[in-house]
Amino acid sequence: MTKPNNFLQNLMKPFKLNSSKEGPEEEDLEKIAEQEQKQFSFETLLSATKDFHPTHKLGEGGFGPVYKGKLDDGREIAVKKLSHSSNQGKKEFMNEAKLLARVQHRNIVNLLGYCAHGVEKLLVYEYVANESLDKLLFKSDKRGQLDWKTRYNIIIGIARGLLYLHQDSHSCIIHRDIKASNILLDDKWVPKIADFGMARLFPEDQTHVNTRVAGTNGYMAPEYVMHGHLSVGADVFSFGVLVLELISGQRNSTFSQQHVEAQNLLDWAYKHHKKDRSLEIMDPELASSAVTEEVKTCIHIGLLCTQGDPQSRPHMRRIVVLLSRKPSNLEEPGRPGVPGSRYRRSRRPGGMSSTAGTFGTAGTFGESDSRTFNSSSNTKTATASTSASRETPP
Ligand SMILES: Nc1ncnc2c1ncn2[C@@H]1O[C@H](COP(=O)(O)OP(=O)(O)OP(=O)(O)O)[C@@H](O)[C@H]1O
Repeated sequence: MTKPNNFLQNLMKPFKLNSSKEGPEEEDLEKIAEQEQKQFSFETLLSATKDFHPTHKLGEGGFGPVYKGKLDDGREIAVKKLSHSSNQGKKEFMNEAKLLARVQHRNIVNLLGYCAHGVEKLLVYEYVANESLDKLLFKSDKRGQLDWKTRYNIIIGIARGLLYLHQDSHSCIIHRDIKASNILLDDKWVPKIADFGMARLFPEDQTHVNTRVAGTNGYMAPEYVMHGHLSVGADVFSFGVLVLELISGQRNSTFSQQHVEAQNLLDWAYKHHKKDRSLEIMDPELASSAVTEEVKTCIHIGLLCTQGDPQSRPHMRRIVVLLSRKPSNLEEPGRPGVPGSRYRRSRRPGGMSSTAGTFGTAGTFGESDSRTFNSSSNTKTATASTSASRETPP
């Protein structure tokens, strides 16, 4: 992949902090394509997708429709076509184009190139054969395809992809929307982190920035939801939610368990862990394939990642290490944080706080705020100050 220096330098500019206005000057897709030397002609994409035939449509996201295609050299591709109607979509589209241009990793979806043709703007990705994780994990007739070994490898793969984004790529990138529907699985079940529309370059010398809140209910860290306080810890929190979802087969945002004293998946897992009965949260589909020590460790890691106190959450490097060898003496997790909840630093030894993680505390958003925890599974959360579904990208 060629990455001319001036282009990279341009990209290295950190995003504007706490700004509701447009971020760094919007680059034109044509310019990016030229600089990256990864241009696709519109004719090539027309031919690959049979004129964007409806039977080639894979789905529709925030930017617009996505089509499956096949290039003349036999490569299968997914083509994201920016819908003309959404200005917000355009910004995220450009954000994705810019950020994905700078990353290359086995666990991050590979952007093959760009196409700008009049008003048409398109991004071309490697085709990832096994769809997004949510379509398997949360469908009872499909969940069985994901045995424990597969789920464990998915957890490790996502952790490695996030470590790369946070620490090992050109500069720190916070994804901000880690969730099951943004994890694509290839034909060998290798997970690929996708959807960089909301991702942010993170200034090197800072531990956190304040920004407007955007993300998906059920996955967002409480300090981010309540105060717009964004750090790598926000991605770690979302990763922890995803780990617990992979183990339980339950969606956090629509969690419901009859006869249990827990209001959400994190709380449920935490209570079971405290009683040394964490295996009871395991998806019954895993009964025959589970390696119980690994499952317990992953639940423990999921709980460490979802602690209300962001300072207590591990960094991705440590998580990758913990996942790669049998850890001994893992510290006890503090109470999980829940979007919409308040967190407090523990004053008690052992990381327990009696007031932490109370679900449903309205916090700074007031009573009229509709972002209840059990709202629809894939709802993008409103910003603190407006009802826009996603933040203005840089
Ligand atoms: N590289 C790819 N390979 C295979 N399928 C893909 C690829 N990229 C996207 N898709 C599929 O296309 C559909 C739309 O994806 P897209 O990322 O645009 O939106 P989304 O993640 O579903 O929604 P949102 O944008 O609201 O988060 C999804 O069903 C996804 O599985």
